[in-house]
Amino acid sequence: MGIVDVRQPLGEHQQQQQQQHHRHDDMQVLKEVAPDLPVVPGPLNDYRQTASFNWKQLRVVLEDPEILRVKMNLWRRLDADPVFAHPKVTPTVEEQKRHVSNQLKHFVGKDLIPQEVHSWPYKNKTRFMMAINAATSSWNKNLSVKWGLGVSLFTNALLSLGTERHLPFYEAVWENRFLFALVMTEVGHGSNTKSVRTTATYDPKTQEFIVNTPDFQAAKCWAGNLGKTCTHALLFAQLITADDTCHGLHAFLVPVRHPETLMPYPGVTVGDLGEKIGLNGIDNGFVMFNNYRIPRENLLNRTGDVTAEGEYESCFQNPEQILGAALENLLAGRVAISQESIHDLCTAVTVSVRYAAVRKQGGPRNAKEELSLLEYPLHQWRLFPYVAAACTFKVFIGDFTDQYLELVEQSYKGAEMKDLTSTASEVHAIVSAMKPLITWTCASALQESREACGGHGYLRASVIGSMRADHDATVTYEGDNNVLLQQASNWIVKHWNLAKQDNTSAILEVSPLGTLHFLINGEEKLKGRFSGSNVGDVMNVHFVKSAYEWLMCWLTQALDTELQRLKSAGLDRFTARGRVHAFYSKPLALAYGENNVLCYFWEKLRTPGIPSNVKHVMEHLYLLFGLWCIQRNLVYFYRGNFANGSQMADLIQEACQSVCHLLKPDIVAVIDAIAHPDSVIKSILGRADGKVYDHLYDAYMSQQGNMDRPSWWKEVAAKPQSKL
Ligand SMILES: Cc1cc2nc3c(=O)[nH]c(=O)nc-3n(C[C@H](O)[C@H](O)[C@H](O)COP(=O)(O)OP(=O)(O)OC[C@H]3O[C@@H](n4cnc5c(N)ncnc54)[C@H](O)[C@@H]3O)c2cc1C
Repeated sequence: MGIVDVRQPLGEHQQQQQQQHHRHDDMQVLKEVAPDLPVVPGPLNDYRQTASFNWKQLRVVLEDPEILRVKMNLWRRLDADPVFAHPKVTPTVEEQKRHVSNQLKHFVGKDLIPQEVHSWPYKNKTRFMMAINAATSSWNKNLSVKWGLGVSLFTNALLSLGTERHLPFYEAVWENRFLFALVMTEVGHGSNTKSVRTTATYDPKTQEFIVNTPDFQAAKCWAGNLGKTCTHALLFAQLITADDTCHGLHAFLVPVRHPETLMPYPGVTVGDLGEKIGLNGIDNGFVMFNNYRIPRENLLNRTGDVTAEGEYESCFQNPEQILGAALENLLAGRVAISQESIHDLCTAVTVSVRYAAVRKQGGPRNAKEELSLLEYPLHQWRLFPYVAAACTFKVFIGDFTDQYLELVEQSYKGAEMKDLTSTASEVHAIVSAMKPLITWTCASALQESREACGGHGYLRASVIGSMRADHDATVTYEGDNNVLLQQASNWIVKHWNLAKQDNTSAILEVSPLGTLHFLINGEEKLKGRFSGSNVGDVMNVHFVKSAYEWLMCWLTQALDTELQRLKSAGLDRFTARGRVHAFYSKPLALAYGENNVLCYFWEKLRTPGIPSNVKHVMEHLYLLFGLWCIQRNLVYFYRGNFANGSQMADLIQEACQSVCHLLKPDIVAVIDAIAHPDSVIKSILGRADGKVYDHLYDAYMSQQGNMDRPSWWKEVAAKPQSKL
């Protein structure tokens, strides 16, 4: 066990919030979650000296110290264990899979997740698991994906979709005997899950389901762990009863390989998809079933069951629990992916900003010294908005996750359905906008950071390249980003009529979490016009807040108007929706995601007890993220007549540069507040000591064989000249 016990239960959120006010000054807490950084003379240290606030205090405002504690302790334990060490050169694909599979075995068996966690209340348990997952993902994304699919997400799904009879599977997974794959996608169907074609037909004579893959397009594919290592599939298939009635998609526990030999069972054709463009430690696979029989009890039967005689029964006596199950399954994975992506975003900017502080390049004629890249306004504009995004996302995901888990817990406890239904729809919309916003922002931050580190950023040892490749899949799996955005915008636009009717109480009712409150007095808000005349008029948090409210109303109204126009022109609902996606729905859903981030951060800023200098830098981060988003959405402010002429665009541009300039003395300390430890980041360019050139030297010199003459030198060397 490390210095801090990861196993200590997490406190109730309210208690934590109260305590959090005092955490900024609690030296013991700060020591645990924000250990001192090395003091090494040099540019990075110089920039640290210019900070106007204590980075440790910012760290515990941006993230719950309880969660930080769990992560820090896990990282210490992984760092101390050679099994989790990172290879120095990229192993073969096969070796990567072997390495990660061994790590997983060790991870599950290592008591990192203590027994008692399983008996904690849902919310505490899931917060803990999510913290472990995000921390593991920063250590090795392959490991966290493998663990998530095979163990933690699976067991969560099992608890919410299954019943007591499935508990032995739960135990077997935690005891390292079974490993699962979550098997939904087929060769011919991904986003449109309702149309998957694998069948599970009930046979009352033998009381079994017969699982069948009708043709290659119905072969299951892409599932992680399926390729080489899983023993079981959590399979989604169309349930058919003996009278040939199809009851829709249901989940089944399907044995795939013998746990002791890993040989597939007869009737199962299973294999690996081969090399991918990232995440090669995961064995993504395909599977086809040929009239393969499984026991009736392997149906996860919380929401629907089949009697021994073959009658289908729906279990809708308990709607709250069904709601909880549905929410849990659809959304927990997307919340976890967003948390992991924010971790990656933090690492991307940690590397590029620390490097920019140390790296000197060019400068004015006759200057004694070259300038750090950090001094260039272009470099600031390229990187600082991503730092602001990382900080605002961190606050948003922490507070939103708590609300989400609270909702699921309430639904399990059987709380009032009416309120929960509205909250469930709202949570679904929030997540459908949040995952695309966060994963795409992280993807572009990784690219920008790679470029901002120049040629050295292209070195494997910079780590940005492998992160970029491994992160890439997050925009596709657990719901393709573009498809998810359609779901968010559909939910928003259907409430525009409430704004038109000025029906505040109905808006409050459909949006218990407040993300549609911009609709209150929506039509009135749309009459707003830009009246700023100097940079101070846009460089304030109130401007950002009200500009975003106007933007949200305009985008919602514009989508509604366009949909009505297309419908009046005779288009059916499906076709009309398809037409509006590119220019109306997508910008609306993304702006909704941004607005939610701004609103949650705004609330955090109002939390009593935040030290004033910490609050001050947080206001700058809020401003920068908000202005950055406004700048990207400027076209809508002009289309909707909020602004005319060049004034608004000019002032926003000036404000963006000014906030970057204001943030410059603080930026290295902001990075310190969100940076993971060096052992987690593993980048020679982003270490806390700022000794970039020393680490580069070591990297050049320690690369095995890099100064040896190649064994194939004779093939390419000039042939000896004849002396004649
Ligand atoms: C690394 C990785 C791991 C994965 N792990 C798993 C796993 O463990 N289990 C599992 O079951 N699956 C897994 N998947 C599969 C993943 O869930 C699917 O790839 C994803 O759901 C998208 O489906 P698809 O690939 O069929 O794309 P499609 O649905 O065919 O989409 C292709 C493109 O068309 C667009 N598109 C689709 N529908 C529409 C529409 N209605 N309107 C407009 N545009 C549309 C999408 O935006 C996308 O860009 C994994 C995928 C990857 C890459």
